[in-house]
Amino acid sequence: MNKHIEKLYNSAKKPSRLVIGLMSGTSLDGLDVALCKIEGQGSDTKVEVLEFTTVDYTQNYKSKIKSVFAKRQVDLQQVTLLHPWVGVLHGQMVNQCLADWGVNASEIDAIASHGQTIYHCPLRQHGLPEFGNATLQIGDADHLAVTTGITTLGDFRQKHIAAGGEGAPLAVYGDYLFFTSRQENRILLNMGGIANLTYLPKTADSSAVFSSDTGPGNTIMDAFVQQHFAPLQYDKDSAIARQGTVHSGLLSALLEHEFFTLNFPKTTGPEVFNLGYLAAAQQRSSTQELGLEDVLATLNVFSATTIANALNNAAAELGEFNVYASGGGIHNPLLMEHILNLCPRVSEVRDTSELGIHPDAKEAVLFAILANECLVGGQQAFGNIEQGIPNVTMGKISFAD
Ligand SMILES: Nc1ncnc2c1ncn2[C@@H]1O[C@H](COP(=O)(O)OP(=O)(O)OP(=O)(O)O)[C@@H](O)[C@H]1O
Ligand SMILES: CC(=O)N[C@H]1[C@@H]2OC[C@@H](O2)[C@@H](O)[C@@H]1O[C@H](C)C(=O)O
Repeated sequence: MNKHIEKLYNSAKKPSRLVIGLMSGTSLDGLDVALCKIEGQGSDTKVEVLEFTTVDYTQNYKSKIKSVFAKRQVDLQQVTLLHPWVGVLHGQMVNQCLADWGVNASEIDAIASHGQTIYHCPLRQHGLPEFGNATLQIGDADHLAVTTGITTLGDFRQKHIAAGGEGAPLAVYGDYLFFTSRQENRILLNMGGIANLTYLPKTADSSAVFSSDTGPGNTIMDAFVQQHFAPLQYDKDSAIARQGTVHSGLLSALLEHEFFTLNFPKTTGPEVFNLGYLAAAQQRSSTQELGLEDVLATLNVFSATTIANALNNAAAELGEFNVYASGGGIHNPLLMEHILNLCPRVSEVRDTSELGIHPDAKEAVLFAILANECLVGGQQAFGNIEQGIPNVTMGKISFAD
């Protein structure tokens, strides 16, 4: 037996495993690194987050990724160069984290690497009948494995698409296994660059679970701040948006997109919701001369409205439920205030730390859970394709040598 297969087999038989989950999202702020101790599999999964950190990206890294990020036309050589380059850099970041934590690479069973999405285009977005759903993540897992000496699982989204999904949201799998409660209906809300939600009924009936992107979270706000308020990267504590006034005409124009009228499940990305989208809405509403603060105030309420509408729609047929939020959007107080004002049935938005996972770490932990399922799970049928949740094992396995 190949020594790597044997080692994985032994890892899979252990009562618990150490898995490092890595997430690099659409905000391009940094690499989230979560060292997780995972016991069991399926709905018996137990996770302890031993360490968590976000390794900030350098300006050089951000500008290189931005040269190809969410763009229809790119330099194909640049994409080809970035694929291994990101894998090596993410590997070096993991090595640095391990050194900082005083953990030896040989103690780690696996890395679960999301990579960096550079383009996401479900069929309903590209509309080309010859092609299906598609998404592309770079940061090759072989390079991570060789750089760290640790078996790495990567490229999780392709299996989801191969089995009929849109390649996202994948959080639903971990949400279901880890956050389902017999005591309360839960909606898990993640507000990163793009926002998404997962509904978890207290019946724990996996066929009733659903998940969907809701539209922009921070992505257009961030891009606008980076363009007009550099070197700021985002509207820290809503300081700029609070100085502005919401423009109802621009808000209505921003809300005019077919995506918001489609039923769940659906996915999107900064390929759609970007500064070009804002410019088109400003043109339609004749608000090109609007003050920068007013535009940001309007973008803030735009994200909040689409998130709140999705929450209200998801909850329409439900009894009592509680909302648990995660992602950087929870740190934007104005966004949170608007969401509460627009959701009469939600009296408070809690965060996932109340459920044992720090909200900034949640997505990285979820990929660690997906890797654990690939290694030891797969025994419990979960999902239903009508809700965009195919019942599949995800992740490709890369060995270190
Ligand atoms: N103090 C703060 N005030 C306002 N916004 C904040 C604050 N802290 C973080 N954010 C927002 O959170 C963003 C980062 O969120 P997060 O790390 O969840 O994104 P991501 O994981 O890249 O996104 P995605 O889930 O779409 O992949 C920042 O770019 C910023 O917009
Ligand atoms: C294609 C892609 O990278 N999508 C991300 C993005 O960021 C948030 C939202 O859009 C979500 O659908 C997804 O990530 C999370 C981790 C997911 O798959 O659940």
